[in-house]
Amino acid sequence: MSITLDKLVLNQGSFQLDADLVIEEGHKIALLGPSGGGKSTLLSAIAGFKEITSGRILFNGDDISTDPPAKRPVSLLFQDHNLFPHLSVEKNIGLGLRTNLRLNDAEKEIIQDALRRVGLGGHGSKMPSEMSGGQQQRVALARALLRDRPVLCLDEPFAALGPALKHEMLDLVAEIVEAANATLLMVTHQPDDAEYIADQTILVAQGRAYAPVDTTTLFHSPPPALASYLGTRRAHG
Ligand SMILES: Nc1ncnc2c1ncn2[C@@H]1O[C@H](COP(=O)(O)OP(=O)(O)OP(=O)(O)O)[C@@H](O)[C@H]1O
Repeated sequence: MSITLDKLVLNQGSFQLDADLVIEEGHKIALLGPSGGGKSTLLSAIAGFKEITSGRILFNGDDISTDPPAKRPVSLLFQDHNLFPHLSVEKNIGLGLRTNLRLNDAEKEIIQDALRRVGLGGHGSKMPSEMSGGQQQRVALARALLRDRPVLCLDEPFAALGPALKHEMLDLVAEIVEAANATLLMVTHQPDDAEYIADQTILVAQGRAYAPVDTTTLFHSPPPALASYLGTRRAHG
């Protein structure tokens, strides 16, 4: 699914973000930029949780700017608070299949399989409060992947994970996104993660979301706004 941000303006208090760009179908996109730069605000607007000030958001050319979140073909994983605290892990995941949680045996097996895929087999009956932050994010990821929407938005999903597990999760996301030909938008503060998973990167800085650029090219010759974000290691590397 292609996403067009047509002269989009978003406001959050006194903060303003402008975006005028096109994301072509099937790309894996990293959103990179300084803290407070507007990355979460942009994902929230795409998923429908944040009202836009002006401009339009188009999915495959259709204006969906005023559609409520449930009507959009988008799954959004927030930075935290993704799980319902009163529901077990497997019920939280089950919501990705059926919002009324009336699950048949085949669906229950799909949930157990999703748990295994995020490395949490056997944890289904636990409550979210019994899981670590990184485990909770993986539960939320399992649910987002089961929802199988054409656009998957992840907001710093793996910040709490060590390198090996993080790469496993990035591989899982890439595999599922590629199989579904979905479009991935993933916020990260780790340039290495962007290079690992994303063929294109959107820089969000100085009040603007810049058009997607080939990730390798971007890191090879970073524009000034990216160079100052990355610091000396890459700016001169
Ligand atoms: N609840 C809020 N009320 C008012 N202004 C806010 C609020 N949340 C965010 N902002 C403003 O919106 C701007 C963008 O915030 P946003 O969370 O989108 O940035 P971000 O790039 O995702 O940051 P981070 O990398 O730290 O998560 C911030 O600089 C801040 O000025």
